[in-house]
Amino acid sequence: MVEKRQLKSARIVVKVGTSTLTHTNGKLNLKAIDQLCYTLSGLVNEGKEVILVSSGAIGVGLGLLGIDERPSSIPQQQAIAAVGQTQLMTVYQRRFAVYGQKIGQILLTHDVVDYPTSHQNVLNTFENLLRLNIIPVVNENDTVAVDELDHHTKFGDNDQLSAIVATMTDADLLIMLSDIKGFFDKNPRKFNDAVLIPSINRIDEETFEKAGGQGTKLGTGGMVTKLKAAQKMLQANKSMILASGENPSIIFKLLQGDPLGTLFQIQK
Ligand SMILES: Nc1ncnc2c1ncn2[C@@H]1O[C@H](COP(=O)(O)OP(=O)(O)O)[C@@H](O)[C@H]1O
Ligand SMILES: N[C@@H](CCC(=O)OP(=O)(O)O)C(=O)O
Repeated sequence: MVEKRQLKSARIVVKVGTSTLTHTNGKLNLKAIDQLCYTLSGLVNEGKEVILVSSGAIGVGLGLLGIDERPSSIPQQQAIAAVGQTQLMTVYQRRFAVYGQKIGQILLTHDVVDYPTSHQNVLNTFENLLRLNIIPVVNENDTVAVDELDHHTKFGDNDQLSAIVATMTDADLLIMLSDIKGFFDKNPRKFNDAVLIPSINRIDEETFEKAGGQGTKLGTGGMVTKLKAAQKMLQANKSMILASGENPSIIFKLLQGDPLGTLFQIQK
């Protein structure tokens, strides 16, 4: 019999990437979005506290505006994100409503880490939403988050943002859904013989050497930022699972301890 994982999961953060939420043709992946909303609503009904960190503003905006390539100009990206974020939240709100689940939008800049008062204000919002069984849906505030010489407001990517959200809200577990089944000993998109690593209890230079290649064209992450997120979680003595977002209902299995994807956890 396969051994089950031991996980704490009273409060969880789920991060979904652009590649989970959209097809490569730019259209919304309705199956994935529906399953995600169904699953997270189911977890709240079970009594869990759930936070969703969702990318997709730029990807969805590009699809909606019929633009094929992500422009390199930052103001253009910001305009596209402004359109896409609204659409993304509309889709989430409609889909979550089918399951009787309420959501609230939280858009963050790095200031919430740097300024104690902002930090506390955001925490208060999270706590009050969770107390009301509302799922906070978090993204970087792409309109505001542009780094200047003397003021850094960007998280840069939602992988690390999700780990920051998980540690600041003292969540037990971060589940990161991606376009890949987990962390492999080398990039499986380049090497056919890449092998999935089921669990990792420490991240060092050797681990980073296994992460090769860019992420998808609409997202910003790639594997390096996922490892950096896992590193933040381990440093806070918290766990992270990286798993495939193809069927987001996989979260039910992950929480039952099924050994899918890669578990990052300090050895007990
Ligand atoms: N060692 C590795 N194991 C798994 N994936 C890897 C590895 N190294 C690089 N990658 C790449 O990282 C990608 C996942 O990152 P990304 O496309 O940014 O996902 P998301 O949009 O979900 O954030 C994989 O599709 C793969 O191409
Ligand atoms: N704030 C951006 C996040 C981009 C991002 O990190 O994307 P991904 O690598 O798919 O998680 C957006 O919503 O498009």
